[in-house]
This record gives sequence, structure tokens and C-alpha cells, in this order.
Amino acid sequence: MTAATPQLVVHRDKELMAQAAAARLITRIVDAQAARGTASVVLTGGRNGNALLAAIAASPARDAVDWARLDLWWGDERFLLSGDPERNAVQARAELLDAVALDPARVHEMPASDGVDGSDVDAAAARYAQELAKAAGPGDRAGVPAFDVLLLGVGPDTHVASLFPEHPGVRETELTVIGVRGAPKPPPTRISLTLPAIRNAREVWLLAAGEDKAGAVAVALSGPGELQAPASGAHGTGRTLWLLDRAAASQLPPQLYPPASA
Ligand SMILES: O=C1O[C@H](COP(=O)(O)O)[C@@H](O)[C@H](O)[C@H]1O
Repeated sequence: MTAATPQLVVHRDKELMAQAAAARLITRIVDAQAARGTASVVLTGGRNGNALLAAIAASPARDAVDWARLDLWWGDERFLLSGDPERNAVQARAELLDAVALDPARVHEMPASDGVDGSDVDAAAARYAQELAKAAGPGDRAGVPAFDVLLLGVGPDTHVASLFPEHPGVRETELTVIGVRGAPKPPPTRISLTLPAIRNAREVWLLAAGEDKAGAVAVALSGPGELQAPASGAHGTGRTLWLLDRAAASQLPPQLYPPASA
């Protein structure tokens, strides 16, 4: 088994999945901070990512994290005005970030469409790529830091971050961050990490809960390839973890279903 081999954990329902993922993430951050003084996490938008943040906010164990020594990045963003409630960063702040003592200099939101680059999404993406490159160490591959954990919600069409099936972004091999136009899920204009950037994370955790994700999970784990199923191209250098609930795992072929959850 390699680091790219998906490890699956199936929870009873989406509430338990969010709580268990929250406990897992708190532990991972605390461990990284104990080992190196700091930790870095890439956040995802979407229902499962937001539920995880809400579960951390509700957990007494959140106080074990030194929030001021945590770097937060985003895997993608909807390219909208800075206060727009549909922005992933605005939702993350409402679910958790406003409730913990983060260092604002370590909260690396992706640019908004009223930022210094205005509505030029490519310039905004290039700016975020520069910010990542500045944070990358000499040993880091691909011009991005080796994030401790990179979270990805899996869309019902197998998209991750803002990399959609058969879209140009999923073919990107050079850039770490791209502007996305014509996304099939609104809003059409977005910013996204690319698969090469995602694959520099130590751990990639893919989150999927609910029946509407069952087809996507089964397809992505059955190996059609990342062009057709971007989620299947997301893996970490140390671990690739799929955190599911039973509904999202319900169409998995029996040989993929983890024995402990049968
Ligand atoms: O638009 C987005 O959708 C995906 C998946 O969201 P979900 O609600 O179907 O779980 C999310 O991962 C991404 O960050 C977001 O921009």
C-alpha cells in the first residue's frame, strides 16, 4: 500500500462523521504543533467541510489547539465580493474561525473579486500562488508548503476544490493555483489549487456524506482517472483518507468497503 492508496473510514451518519473528523483533525494539529511548533491546514468549502468546522467549534477539545500557531489556507474559493455569504472563507469564519484566537497573519484567504486584482481571476490566482511559494520551504516540492492536512469536500460530480470533471483545471501540471471560469456549479468563476499543489500535502482527507455523494464516491474509488473523476487524483505524500458516512459509501463495491464498517 502506498500513500496514494485511499484508506476508507465509514461512519454511521453525517453528524458522527463530522464529529469524528473534528476529533481527528484536532489531534493531528496538536501532534504537529508538539513536533514542530506550528501546523498547517487547508480548508475546504461545502457542506461537509463546514460541518467539520462546526463540530470543532462545539468540541471542548478545541482548546488543546494553539490556534495562534496554525496556518490556514484554502483549497478553493468562489470568486465573489469579500463579504459575500457564498464565499468559502466567509462560511468558515461563521462556523469556527471567528470563535478561536487565530493569528490574522496566518489566515491565508484566497482573494475576493473586490481585492487588489479586481475581477481579474487569473491575477488573483497568481497572487495566491506567490503567497504559497513564499511560505514554502526549500525542501517543499511544487512551490507550496507541505501542508499537514488538506481537506477536500467531494462534489456529487466527483469534483474536488474547484477542479471539475473534464475541465481544463484538472489537466494543469505546472501552476499551483488557477483561475476557473465556467464552473458547472455556481458561481462560475472560482480560484482553485491544482492537483500538483494538492499532492504536496502530507495528508489529504476527502469528505463525503449523504446519498447524493454515493455515486461520486463509487466512481472516484473505482479508478476512471482524474480527468473524469478529479477526486481520484487527490492524494497526499503520507496518507490519503476518505471519511464517509454509510449513505455516501452505499454504492461502493463490496471489495472496497472497509471490513470494520461492514
Ligand atoms: O462549491 C464547492 O463545492 C464543493 C463540494 O461541496 P458540497 O456542499 O457538495 O460538499 C466544495 O468542496 C468546494 O470547496 C466548494 O467550493
